[in-house]
Amino acid sequence: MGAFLQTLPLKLLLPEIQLPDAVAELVISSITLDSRMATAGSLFFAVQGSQANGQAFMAQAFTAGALVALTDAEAGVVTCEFDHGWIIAIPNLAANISEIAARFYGLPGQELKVIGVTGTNGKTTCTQLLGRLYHALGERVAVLGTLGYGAIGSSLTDTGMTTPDAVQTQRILRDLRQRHVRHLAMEVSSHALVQHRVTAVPMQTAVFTNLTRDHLDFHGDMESYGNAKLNLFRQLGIVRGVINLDDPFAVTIQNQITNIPLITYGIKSSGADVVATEVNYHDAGIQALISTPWGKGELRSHLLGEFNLSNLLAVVATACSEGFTLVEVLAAVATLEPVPGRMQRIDVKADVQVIVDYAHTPDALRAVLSAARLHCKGRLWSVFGCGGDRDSGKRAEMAKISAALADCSVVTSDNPRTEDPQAIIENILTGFNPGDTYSANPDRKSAIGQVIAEAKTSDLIVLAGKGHEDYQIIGTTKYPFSDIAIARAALVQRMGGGT
Ligand SMILES: CC(=O)N[C@H]1[C@@H](OP(=O)(O)OP(=O)(O)OC[C@H]2O[C@@H](n3ccc(=O)[nH]c3=O)[C@H](O)[C@@H]2O)O[C@H](CO)[C@@H](O)[C@@H]1O[C@H](C)C(=O)N[C@@H](C)C(=O)N[C@H](CCC(=O)O)C(=O)O
Ligand SMILES: Nc1ncnc2c1ncn2[C@@H]1O[C@H](COP(=O)(O)OP(=O)(O)OP(=O)(O)O)[C@@H](O)[C@H]1O
Repeated sequence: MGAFLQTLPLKLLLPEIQLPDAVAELVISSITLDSRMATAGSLFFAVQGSQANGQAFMAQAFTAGALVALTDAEAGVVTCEFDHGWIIAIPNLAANISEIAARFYGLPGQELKVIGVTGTNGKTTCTQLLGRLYHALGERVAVLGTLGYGAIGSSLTDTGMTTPDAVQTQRILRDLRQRHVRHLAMEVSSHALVQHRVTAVPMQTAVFTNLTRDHLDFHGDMESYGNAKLNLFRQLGIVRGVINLDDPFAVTIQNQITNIPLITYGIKSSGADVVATEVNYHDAGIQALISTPWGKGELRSHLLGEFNLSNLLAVVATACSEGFTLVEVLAAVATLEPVPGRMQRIDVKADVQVIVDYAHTPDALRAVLSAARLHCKGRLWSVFGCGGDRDSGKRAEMAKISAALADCSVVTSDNPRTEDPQAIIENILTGFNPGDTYSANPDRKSAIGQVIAEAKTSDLIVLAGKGHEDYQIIGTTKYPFSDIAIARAALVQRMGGGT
């Protein structure tokens, strides 16, 4: 990210607070949520986290040169001198960080047309497709999400998050503005909505893909999870929503969000505004007729599977509602390639096919196996695992789905983190019945190699869970690991090419 040399007096960051003159004129040269990033002239947000209270790190921030620490207060505002810096208490600090950060970075969101995409699955796919579509339509567009951020056409910068924290998000918006980006398609995770990471990001269009079981370790129950998603439709500056009518949660959105137009899309819902009919899933992709408020047309795509048709409908509905014509949108859709690690067919000519996909939730596994079945002439293999230190309720459920939809299931590791990999596998195995065809191997590389060696001609192997990820987290260490590279090597070896 380019150097940002702007400095601002504190009074411009906290205009609603009466500050003593000496404090009001303090010149702030950087802002941060992490004391370890504080430098001379910093403002440090000392917030309560899930593990620690940022107030414990104020001394560290001041030692590093921070001038001010903002803390939370039940009511009222107090300021007091502390060692070498000032502590200013602000009611509901967490909810205000985004706006303070926006001020510091020059309100970058006001000059961007932002599309926010939320949903359990499909955020990355939709934002990437939107980015590429707008690029194909001649717009200066960027993406921000699990794959990183950056203008389409340049390489993406990783943030380690789907939606970065409130400060980093505003810094990224400013960076994109400096690169003359006009549109941004960003993923908005439910964590981000709960933690106010995007509060001061004005959004023109909010897209909802679906709501299925995930992240219950964080949200507690499905109702709280759904409520988090609803907040995207109450976002600053919101003009319209685009929602998937095939998902039952769409009705809740329609009932709760009545102040903006909601454009609906669907494959199964004939009453949707944007609807696909006469769908043909063939070897090279999808073909369908689509009917929209902007006219009818034929959709052709290289993407695979029903859920990708759903994602494409979201993209078409968004682009057309933002003013592009259906004809130009459908022409651009036909040029879109699969998103890395999402239904990505491994490009080695072989007698078996391997698809790498990021499906790591029960619903995504169901979707990817159903989609793959349409393209499979032999047996369908499903290789999957479940992450450690995360929602364990989905483990047995994923085994049931794999057993129901694939011919052979292979259970392996997928970021076991600090849990015992074998214990996670044992949890997953409880979902199989005695008649199911399954095996287990905690070593993911060896599991993939074994399946690719054992598969028979015309079989199709789905490697689910890691997608584009280039690591495996075991304990607290990230080891280099790529399903794509391992599958390529194993396919080459199968075809007699050696590795
Ligand atoms: C559960 C969760 O969301 N945690 C986020 C949260 O951390 P936390 O509340 O645990 O922070 P903490 O460790 O208690 O520390 C409290 C505060 O003290 C600060 N601190 C801490 C240590 C120190 O030495 N100095 C210091 O200043 C921290 O920066 C923090 O502000 O606030 C941090 C700073 O903003 C985030 O980095 C962190 O995300 C962690 C890394 C994370 O993994 N989050 C995941 C669950 C997440 O948000 N994922 C979603 C995608 C989900 C999906 O769809 O798959 C995402 O949007 O990425
Ligand atoms: N619309 C959809 N409905 C159901 N499953 C989907 C949909 N789109 C993609 N998937 C499946 O979910 C997986 C994750 O897709 P994607 O990365 O686009 O979602 P995401 O919402 O960004 O997920 P995450 O937040 O976990 O990164 C894909 O690999 C695919 O298997």
